[in-house]
Amino acid sequence: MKQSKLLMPTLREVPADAEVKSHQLLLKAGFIRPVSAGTFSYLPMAKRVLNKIEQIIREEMDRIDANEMLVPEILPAELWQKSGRYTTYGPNLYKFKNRQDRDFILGPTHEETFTQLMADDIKSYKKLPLVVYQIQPKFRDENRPRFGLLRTREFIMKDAYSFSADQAGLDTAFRNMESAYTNVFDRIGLNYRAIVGDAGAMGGSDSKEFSAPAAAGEDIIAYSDTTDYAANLEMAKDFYERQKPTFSAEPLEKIDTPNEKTIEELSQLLDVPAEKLAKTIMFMADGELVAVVTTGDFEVNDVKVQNFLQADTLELAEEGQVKALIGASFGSLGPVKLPENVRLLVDERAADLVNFAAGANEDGKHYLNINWQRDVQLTEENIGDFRTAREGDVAVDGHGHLVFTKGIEIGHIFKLGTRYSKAMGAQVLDENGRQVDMIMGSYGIGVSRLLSAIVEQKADDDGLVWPASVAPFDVHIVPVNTKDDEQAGVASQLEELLTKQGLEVLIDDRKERAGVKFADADLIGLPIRITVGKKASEDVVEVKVRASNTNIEMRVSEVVDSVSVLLNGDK
Ligand SMILES: O=C(C[C@@H]1CCCCN1)Cn1cnc2cc(Cl)c(F)cc2c1=O
Ligand SMILES: [Mg+2]
Repeated sequence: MKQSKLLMPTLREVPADAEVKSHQLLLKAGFIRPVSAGTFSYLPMAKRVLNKIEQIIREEMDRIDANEMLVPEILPAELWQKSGRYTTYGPNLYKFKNRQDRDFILGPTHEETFTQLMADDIKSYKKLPLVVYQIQPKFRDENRPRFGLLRTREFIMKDAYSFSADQAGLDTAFRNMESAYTNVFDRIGLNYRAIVGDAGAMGGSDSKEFSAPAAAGEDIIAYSDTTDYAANLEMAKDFYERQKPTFSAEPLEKIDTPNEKTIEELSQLLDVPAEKLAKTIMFMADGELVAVVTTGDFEVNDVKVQNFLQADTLELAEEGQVKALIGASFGSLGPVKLPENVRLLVDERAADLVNFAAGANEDGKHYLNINWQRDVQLTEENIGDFRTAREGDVAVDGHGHLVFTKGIEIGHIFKLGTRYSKAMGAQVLDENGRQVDMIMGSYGIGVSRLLSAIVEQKADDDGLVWPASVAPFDVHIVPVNTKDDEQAGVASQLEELLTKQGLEVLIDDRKERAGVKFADADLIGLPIRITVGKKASEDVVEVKVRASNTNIEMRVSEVVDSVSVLLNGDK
């Protein structure tokens, strides 16, 4: 391809609102352009990378007998009313009316769509297991789209769904999908970890996320420094064994604490360490007030609370709500004398506190020497892990300590079970002639997000660096002086030879100064650059491997073989 014919509007400067490297470089190199907050055009060079990524995904999906198909992006509200998600997903769900005033949504994901299809057409276990997938734009009206392609309101996802007649079929589909994902990410050349993920509102059991370590990642990943335990911080667990402390119960005492609101202030006043104090945080879970108690040295983990409650919505309670329902403000809350209708959840570390202090649910008052059972009824089903693990804690498997790193979620796979097949009526007759709900899994890869993840991990100070497996072109030929016929001759001869080898070649035929050509070549980051300069008269050109920034001079006759070797090493 001649660069003079290519739409690739490079920029000298980068817009100030681009905060992360991938956003800056994809804009600067003319790969993407914003259309509205959170929506982007993929210009030809980005589209070429997307095509390569999608091709790798297709090959790996086909390898595990997944069927590619494509469902509509506009969906009738009825589909999502059947699953109940039409109301539970709030403002992120794009809703609109058509010309007959009928309610529709823009699909953010498609469990309902595919399950309804199976419910309509698959009636016997003999037709299962089935795995279907698509590569399609998804729509989520994110409150704060940012970081370029990392968090957008429209993005390209590969979403797959598996349907089985029994649990074993789901386990197999999940295992196959996990191995297909490792092939995809290995072939792309990303480094990543499979980690424990939040199955959350998907109503399933376990889920795995694939996280690509990167400074721009929005997720915090906690992993053990000695074992292969790794989890999204939303799910990460530190090690704790319940104690059965022997103690003498001190009498409950109420004290004035006019100025003590925070754990630190209370710890100072009582000269008691934070881990011996109780922290009480109030939530609204599906409209009900819930009090969660942890020891003062931990934060409450809202994802763990929401999963424990299997609540559709969970948010921090407003102080006004708490004042109205409990009669006290933040900083004076505690587990003693909570109103009957407030659910109490106690973290296991807090459940082992004895003679501990907490707010008295009266402004400016705290209790000392609280003991469970005497002062507050506490049963095992109210006790769980509701805390956010901390860096340095012993990992849940009792070995190693937790280390934190930022990660980009590039994939997420779920064992869903029957939540959607029940809702949509997707049953099959099993071998005993009984109607059974299909058992489902759903599996996503953030295809457009992968563009940014690759840039975040591979780019350098000079610009983008594309792995050969997904590069927009394989080879960049840069004739230094286009007025020099000899150089132009060697350049087009090389283009012809390399193209005959099946390589994709971009030739910089622009009438630009050498410096501009070299800077642009470094910026767009094709894996191999061949500079055709003065030495062309001696039949010598310079080959640059972009990833390692190494330059090799060689004879024109050697180029084709060595370039193929250099590229295949990377593919
Ligand atoms: O998408 C998933 C689960 C899997 C991921 C793999 C591929 C199939 N879906 C989770 N999720 C995330 N954000 C959402 C946002 C909105 Cl607005 C929504 F309505 C639904 C969802 C939603 O369901
Ligand atoms: Mg996810």
